[in-house]
Amino acid sequence: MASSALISDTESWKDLRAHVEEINKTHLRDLMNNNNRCQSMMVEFDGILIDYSRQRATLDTLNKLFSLAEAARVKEKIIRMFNGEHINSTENRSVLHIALRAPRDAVINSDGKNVVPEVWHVLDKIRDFSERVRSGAWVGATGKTLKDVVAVGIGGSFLGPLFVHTALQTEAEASECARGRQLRFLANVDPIDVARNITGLNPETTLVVVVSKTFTTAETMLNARTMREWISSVLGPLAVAKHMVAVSTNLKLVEQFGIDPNNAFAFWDWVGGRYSVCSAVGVLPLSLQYGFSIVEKFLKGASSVDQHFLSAPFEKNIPVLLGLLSVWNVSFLGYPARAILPYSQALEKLAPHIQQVSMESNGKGVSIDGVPLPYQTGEIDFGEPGTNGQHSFYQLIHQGRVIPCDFIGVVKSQQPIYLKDEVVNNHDELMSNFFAQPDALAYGKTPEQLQKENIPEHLVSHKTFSGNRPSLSILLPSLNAYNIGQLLAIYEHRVAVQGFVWCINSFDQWGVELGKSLATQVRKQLHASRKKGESVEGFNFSTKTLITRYLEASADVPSDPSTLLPNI
Ligand SMILES: O=P(O)(O)OC[C@H]1O[C@](O)(CO)[C@@H](O)[C@@H]1O
Repeated sequence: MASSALISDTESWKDLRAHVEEINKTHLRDLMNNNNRCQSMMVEFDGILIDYSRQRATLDTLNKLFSLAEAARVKEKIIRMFNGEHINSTENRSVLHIALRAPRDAVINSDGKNVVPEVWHVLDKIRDFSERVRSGAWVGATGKTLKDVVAVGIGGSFLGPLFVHTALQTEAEASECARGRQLRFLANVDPIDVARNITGLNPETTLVVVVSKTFTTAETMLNARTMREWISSVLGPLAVAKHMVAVSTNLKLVEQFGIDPNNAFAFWDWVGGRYSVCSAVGVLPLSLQYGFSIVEKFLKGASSVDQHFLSAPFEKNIPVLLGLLSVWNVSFLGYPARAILPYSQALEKLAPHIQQVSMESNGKGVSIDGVPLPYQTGEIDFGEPGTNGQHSFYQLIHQGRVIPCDFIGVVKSQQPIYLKDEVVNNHDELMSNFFAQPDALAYGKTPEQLQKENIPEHLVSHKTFSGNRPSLSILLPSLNAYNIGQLLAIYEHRVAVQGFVWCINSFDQWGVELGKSLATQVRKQLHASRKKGESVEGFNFSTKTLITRYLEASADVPSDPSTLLPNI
């Protein structure tokens, strides 16, 4: 395919379009009868088992998807990514989050320079700093150990670290290492988030980590100034040096903010925000909480999947298979959404993280060459842990809209409970649902079955399940730091594969800019109205009315600085 031609014009794309008719003739309950098909739709790597037999696909579909991958030059694009080529062309950058978790002796070049030594330089610095803080060798301004950490950041500088932290919190080894310590995340510029995060903390024993790739993000910088104020109002301005550190690519702005550059942890423009959890963005706060050796296991898990992604043939390549199946669901079967359903409470922040990774990466309207696309890209990601979700939105998934689901289960619970009088243990109960739901979606329940059960006639249609609803199952052996790293990398690369096939740039995010610049205009107006009494001008009727109402109705809100700190 020539670089400017559209993937939707290729024979492979057209072939898949035509193939939909074929697939529409078959119900999943019939496809599931073919054991050979099901057997070949299972793939295993490094302890992870993926079962995609409940996708509305045959082996023929898979072959056609591999042809599409060839037409889109997916293999070539993966290699270019690993080779550090500037595949993020609109920002003229490499995309090298894989280098963040590469072994010390790996060689990964960006712009002719091996970046791995720099990565390990920062990792060593984090190891050293986090050990000093945890051991009490680094103390706060009043000589007390810093046992609590507030990480201030938003988007990619927040969601990935929050996901990993939430997943590790109840893991036996990690929780032991975190004993007596707290890690909190301040993301929203909403003052309620400030109040919630500093309530119960003492500045004397708190370390604030400001995390921002650009160090210009309005929300993060305001929250950082608020935290600086919180520390200096109690401990004096000199205390900031002991209580605030930073993670950024913009070390100049870190220094201007008043954080000692020696206490700044760098990363690089070739790390996209939403792909940055393996950089100091995640590694620093997580090492402060759990110790570096736990975080190193997380990096190793991700690295193992990186190697698999680079080298496994597509038929056995988990991120490639999952990415191609997502393209099939979105672009050919016409399903715009995907539900991420971990049967593990520890994975409760997986869906919010993948939402950003996937939707900020692949929600695009033009090809990487800037050509408007005649097909939709990206998907609407959402999710909740099971079984909670079952009592919430599963009704729609079973009888309403068709939403391909990712079911994620874990063989060994982080926190097993065995009650002596119960038939199954608590984790078995959870997993019974994990195994049952995909079949309920795939098979459904026919009117004939209901009639045999003597269901009253007037309820038959209500109790009928059409089935034929696709899902895939991901079974992890356990949920430790290593497996969490594997899971992260599977999703990151799957999103990249989708973007490679759709021929978009999955690594820029121009779509977030417009709202930000309009907010700047509003911010200026609020300031001018409040300070100088200027009337609201330069907005449409609707926005002007809303802003005016806001200003009038909030005129009596106190502006005494003492009221800015928590009141709960
Ligand atoms: O780390 P920064 O520069 O503060 O940016 C935070 C987030 O803002 C975005 O640029 C847009 O929302 C994300 O891509 C990024 O992760």
